[in-house]
Order: sequence, then C-alpha cells, then structure tokens
Amino acid sequence: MTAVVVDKLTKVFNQGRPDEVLALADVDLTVGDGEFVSLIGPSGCGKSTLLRLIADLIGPTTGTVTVAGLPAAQARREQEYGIAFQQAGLFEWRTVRRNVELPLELRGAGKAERRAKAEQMLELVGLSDFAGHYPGQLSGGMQQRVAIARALAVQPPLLLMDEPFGALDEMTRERLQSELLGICAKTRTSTVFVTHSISEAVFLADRVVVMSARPGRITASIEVELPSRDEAGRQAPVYFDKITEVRQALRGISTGPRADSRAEA
Ligand SMILES: Nc1ncnc2c1ncn2[C@@H]1O[C@H](COP(=O)(O)OP(=O)(O)OP(=O)(O)O)[C@@H](O)[C@H]1O
Repeated sequence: MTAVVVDKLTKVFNQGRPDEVLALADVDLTVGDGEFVSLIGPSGCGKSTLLRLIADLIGPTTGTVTVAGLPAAQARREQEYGIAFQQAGLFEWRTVRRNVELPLELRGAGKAERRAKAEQMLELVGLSDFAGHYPGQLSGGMQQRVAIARALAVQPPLLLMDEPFGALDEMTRERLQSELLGICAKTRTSTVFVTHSISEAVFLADRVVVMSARPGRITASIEVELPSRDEAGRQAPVYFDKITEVRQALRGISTGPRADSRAEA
C-alpha cells in the first residue's frame, strides 16, 4: 500500500486576516511503501507545514492527505506514524526507557509489553546500557537516538522527521544517518525526512523532493540510486552528481520563477 498520498494540498494560515500566509500551494506528493523521501527547500517554503499536515497536527485548507490508505486524522488515531523533530523533545523527568515507552503507554499497552518493546528499540539504536539514565545525562546525539527509538516504538509504517540531526556535529550526524538507514531497512519503515543539508538529503533518500520558496510547491523530484549507503557510497561519483542536481534544482528556484513553470501558471 502507498505510504502517503498528498493530493492538491493548499495551506493558508490566518485566512482572511491581514497577516494571511499562503504557505503551500497545490502540493502533490506520493511516498511509496518503504520509500525514503528527503524534503528540501529554502527556509520558510513550507517543509515543516507539509510534514505537520501529513501527521494531521494541523489541517489542510484544501486538498487531502492519505496515510496507509487512511485519511490523515484516522491514521493519527491509529498511530500509523512516528515523529521525530529537531529538538529531541524528551521528557526530562522520565528515564530513557520510560520516554521510549510513552507512545506505547498512550496506546494502552501493558507493562511487560512496553518494557520488552522499549528494550528492543533501545538495542536497535545502541542505547541499551542507558535505559535507566535521564535525558539530561546523555549527549545531544544520544538524545536524538532516544527520540528515534521512541518514534519507532509503535513500529509505525511511516516515520516523519523534521531536521532531526540539524543540531548535531558532522561526525555524529553521519553516524546517525547510517544508523537510521539501517533501522529503516530492518523495520521496512517509509520515511519523510526534512533537511536543509543537500548531502544529507541525497545520502539518505531514494528520492529527493525539492520545494520552491513560499508558497511552497514541489519543483523537482530526483531519484537517487547509490551503489551503497556507506562510506563508499559517499565517495561514489553518482553521489556527487546527485548533489549537483539537487543544488541546481534549488538554485533554479531562487534565481527566478522561470525554473518553476507551475509558479507562472
Ligand atoms: N502557525 C502558523 N501561523 C502562521 N504562519 C505560519 C504558521 N506556521 C508556519 N507559518 C508560515 O508558513 C510558512 C512556512 O513555514 P514552515 O515552517 O513550514 O517552513 P519551513 O520550510 O519548514 O522553514 P524552515 O526551513 O525555516 O524550518 C512560513 O512563512 C511561516 O511563517
């Protein structure tokens, strides 16, 4: 089943008021089952808005969002997705284990099941030894891994990530990118990943979706096939070619409306 279908989505904030903002205009996006899509575009183009619409944290002005064949609101109720944002967003007063258990608790899972699942997820992100620690005792990268473990705890078919590695140093970031790919492959999760980093977008994704400046429209969709998603992949000529292609697509957007024929329509 298709993980996400976004159909003719438009989002206007503060409609009818002087501070009205057209954030997204006529966005169509399909994410295949098990596909990893990176979303990239200039600041303020509506990436987070699109992610929040998919997650049903906000509602569309017009258009529809379908997640795993369900309307977004129903998918949210049935916990069809997990979310991880730039700030890890952990609860400081809960141990790492209890943070990961939270979505299971909300779902009404029993204690033994919660415990077992949290342990499994923490093992996946390499943090089994830190289950009893509090977030404040962990580094930023470790906190991000806890957030990813939490997002994955209910084994959602869809993972929505908004610059989850934005605040991390380059080395930690690259390590977590590899870990994330490993996790997604193991759990067969479909992923929409918002980033400002062209190289990160290319390294992670099966497809990089490029958005124009506000109002956000999708202006390019670039398939990425690397020989491998590891150090060798980062050295491959095709990796650099794709980085150039994405950069040019982004530049096309900022150098004028001609690059986006739909913007003129
Ligand atoms: N709740 C809101 N009320 C009014 N305007 C909003 C709201 N949320 C977002 N916007 C506006 O919608 C536009 C898109 O914002 P959004 O955060 O989705 O962009 P973004 O591409 O994620 O930006 P960045 O890359 O800087 O994080 C911006 O102009 C923003 O000011």
